[in-house]
Amino acid sequence: MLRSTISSLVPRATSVARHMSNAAKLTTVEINDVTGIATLTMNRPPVNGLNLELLTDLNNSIQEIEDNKSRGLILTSSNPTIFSAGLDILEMYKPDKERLKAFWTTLQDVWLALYGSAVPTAAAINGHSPAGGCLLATSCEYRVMLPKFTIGLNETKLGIVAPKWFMSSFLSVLPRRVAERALNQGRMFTTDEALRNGLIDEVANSKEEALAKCAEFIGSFSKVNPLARSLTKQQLRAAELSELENERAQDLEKFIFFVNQPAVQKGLGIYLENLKKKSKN
Ligand SMILES: CC/C=C\C/C=C\CCC/C=C/CC(=O)SCCNC(=O)CCNC(=O)[C@H](O)C(C)(C)COP(=O)(O)OP(=O)(O)OC[C@H]1O[C@@H](n2cnc3c(N)ncnc32)[C@H](O)[C@@H]1OP(=O)(O)O
Repeated sequence: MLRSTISSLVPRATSVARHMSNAAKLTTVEINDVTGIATLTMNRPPVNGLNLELLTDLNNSIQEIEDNKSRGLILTSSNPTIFSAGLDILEMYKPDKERLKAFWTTLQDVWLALYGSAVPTAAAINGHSPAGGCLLATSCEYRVMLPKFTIGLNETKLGIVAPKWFMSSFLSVLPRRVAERALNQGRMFTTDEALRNGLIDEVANSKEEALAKCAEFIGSFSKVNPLARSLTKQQLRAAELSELENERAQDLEKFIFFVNQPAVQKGLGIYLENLKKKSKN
């Protein structure tokens, strides 16, 4: 059933050992022969932490799906319990200056490509989805999540601030007062809470069911003119997209300044240490 499986082995050189996951591509794209829908899978063990390499592969895969004229894009994870742990905190903790710039710029690219994608998009959230994971999911048009996981923008819990465009994605899904309170609290929603509040659209009992529900959503546009649909979506999303496009340099500057504050570095260090302690217990 798969028209193509794009999963090339692209050797990569990087000078920073801690960021080297492996030499293979960190995303795969599978296009269903019958439906023409592309499934984009993140595959960066252990937790799909969004580092520069995973973001680069995500960006290239989204581009590829747009160029292939796929009928839709479903974003998911190869990890059975984690959709994405969000940004790889190691990219922000004691960062290398040039790499930090490339990291944030590529994250901006991914958001612009996914939130602004011309094709219908859906997320099959088959695991936990904090922060950057939630950003990816809320950039899609539809979300199906498996039970007993969590999703949300928890940045304030790390002592950091979600940028405006993270909030735009969140606000495109949640009512303003729910979004505002959740952002201020750094709230992580359980699957049930996410469904009740509209942060996700459906619950599925398995990844296969989630993928099928996402495909059904994408299929709901089969009788709609694709150009009319994509121009409608892009018009609705134009204000948020232009806001970042017009302020990319300032957004990058703000991020670099903020991340390099001693208090932020200290907070990230403590958060990482606690994560490591927890994983050893
Ligand atoms: C005005 C403002 C302008 C600009 C703003 C500037 C800057 C701020 C913007 C920054 C935005 C950030 C958004 C983010 O995405 S930050 C990341 C937030 N992510 C999290 O908080 C998730 C943390 N992780 C977890 O909660 C759990 O790991 C998880 C539920 C995902 C999985 O749990 P599980 O028990 O299955 O695994 P663990 O044992 O916890 O983890 C396994 C190993 O992975 C490491 N890990 C986990 N998450 C991360 C991460 N996000 N980054 C790096 N590393 C991570 C964890 O430490 C374990 O490592 P080892 O001990 O095995 O080495």
